[in-house]
Amino acid sequence: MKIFSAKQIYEADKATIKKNGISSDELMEGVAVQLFNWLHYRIQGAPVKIHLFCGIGNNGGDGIALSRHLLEHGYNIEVYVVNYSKKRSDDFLVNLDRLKDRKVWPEFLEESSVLPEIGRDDIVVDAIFGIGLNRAPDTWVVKLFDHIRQSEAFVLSVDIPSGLFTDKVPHDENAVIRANHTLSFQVPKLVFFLPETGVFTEQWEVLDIGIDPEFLTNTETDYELIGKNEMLPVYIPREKFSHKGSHGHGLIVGGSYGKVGAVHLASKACLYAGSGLVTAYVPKCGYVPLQTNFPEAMVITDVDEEVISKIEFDIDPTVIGIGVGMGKDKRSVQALDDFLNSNKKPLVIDADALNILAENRHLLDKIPAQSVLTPHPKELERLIGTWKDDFDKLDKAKAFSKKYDCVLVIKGSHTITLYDEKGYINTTGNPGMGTGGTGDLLTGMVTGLIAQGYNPLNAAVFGVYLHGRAGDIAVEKTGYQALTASAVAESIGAAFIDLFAVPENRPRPNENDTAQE
Ligand SMILES: NC(=O)C1=CN([C@@H]2O[C@H](COP(=O)(O)OP(=O)(O)OC[C@H]3O[C@@H](n4cnc5c(N)ncnc54)[C@H](O)[C@@H]3O)[C@@H](O)[C@H]2O)[C@H](O)CC1
Ligand SMILES: [K+]
Repeated sequence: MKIFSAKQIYEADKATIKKNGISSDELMEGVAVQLFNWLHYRIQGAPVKIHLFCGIGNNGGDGIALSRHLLEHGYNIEVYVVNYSKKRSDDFLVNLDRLKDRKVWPEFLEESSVLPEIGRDDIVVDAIFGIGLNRAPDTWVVKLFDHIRQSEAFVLSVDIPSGLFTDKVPHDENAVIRANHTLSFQVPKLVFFLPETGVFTEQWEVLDIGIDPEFLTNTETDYELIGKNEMLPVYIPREKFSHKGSHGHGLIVGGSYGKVGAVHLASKACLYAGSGLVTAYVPKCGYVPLQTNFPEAMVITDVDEEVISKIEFDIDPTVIGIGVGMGKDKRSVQALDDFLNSNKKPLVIDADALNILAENRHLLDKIPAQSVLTPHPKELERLIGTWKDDFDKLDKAKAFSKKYDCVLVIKGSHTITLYDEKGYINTTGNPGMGTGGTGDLLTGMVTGLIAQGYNPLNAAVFGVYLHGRAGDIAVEKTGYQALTASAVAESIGAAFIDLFAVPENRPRPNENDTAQE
């Protein structure tokens, strides 16, 4: 699913209005019907008190129009206009008049107003600011946000939590509404997926408000959200007459005394992701454990007992995953340097190999084009330097990816893969996966996918998706706390099978229920 900027959303509105021959007011009415259906389906006419806080722009207009539908269905509503500016939008005014025609006069809240009482069991609809926010809200509005927060009522935000910008991190975390749920129009917003701004909404959901499909298809975006639908076309089917030689040969280089398990996990994931063959290149101390515990892998040993000291082999791998469990011994730094001087194979670079690159920056110039780098936040910082906030991090990461022509995988709760100025935001995975060894699996999976013929970008995006999906499948049996990398590895096969699973046929709210009933 594409993630549009605020500017693109305004363009999408215009394109839809023109193409469908409708007015902006009609578009807003469609939005209000969708919002109403969502709420009505869930609360089913219950007499719960609903407080609707509406701004004076189109986000407020959505809230006012929703109020009318709730009123017409007998809901217990209280409507407030948060009167932060005199510049009211036309569609807000049209809907305010319609509400007044029905004898509802909202309470206008100003700086000096006494704030309304909100019960813990009430519902708050937040339609104060939408994507039009262009400066921090005034102090008195921030006080209102705080008042809503203190109430502990359920907060439903319309389009985006009020106070949250679409393209920057707010200076004051109290100047943003804390939403329990956000109903975002047509497309999710980038800020839902970044660590510093994603915290403002517990859940989000997209409402289809009928934006012109042609516009959605033809508009290029800087970011894309990656789920099953995006990954299915990327999948390369197995051919009937293929054999192990057709599926590539992944080589995993790494390990050091006490950290051979990392290579074991990465090699296993490489094979489970579909590589025809896998070879592990480890210090001598890794030979027995790998041969004993992982018979499918071939093993080549370094001349050194405990560290990687020379990376030389007489096999012809398709791709090399390097760095897991490797450590930063002087001999390993030299080995990596020598290896990069002669290597022509595609690389997936992780862990200590990344740290070595960060500390010996001249080596970065030697990595092959389209190498995949998979840093966790600390490794990323060593590579790109510190950042002011999440947006600055993305800018610096994009610049790095461009400079070194590499696919940069920024690992996190929503892992973002960057290449060629574009970001791919992952939707799978869970907090149980924050445990030792899961990163090694990802390195192995991306290596295994490249071995089979996926291009490095697709391998990275698909690998991240499958890795998270395997974690989601595994966690159902183990719970977050007991989830291990080995359990995730054992679910990689199920993650592939799940790609083709038909979703359960659940009735959608809008099919059963409409506002016009
Ligand atoms: N395609 C869609 O997604 C549609 C979205 N809709 C809704 O429209 C809003 C955006 O509406 P807009 O009028 O442009 O902006 P806001 O309501 O967010 O803001 C109102 C207005 O306030 C001014 N302003 C901005 N910041 C401040 C501030 N700190 N203090 C005071 N005033 C401020 C600014 O001039 C804004 O214009 C979108 O989120 C959806 O809810 C449409 O309903 C239909 C299609
Ligand atoms: K809002």
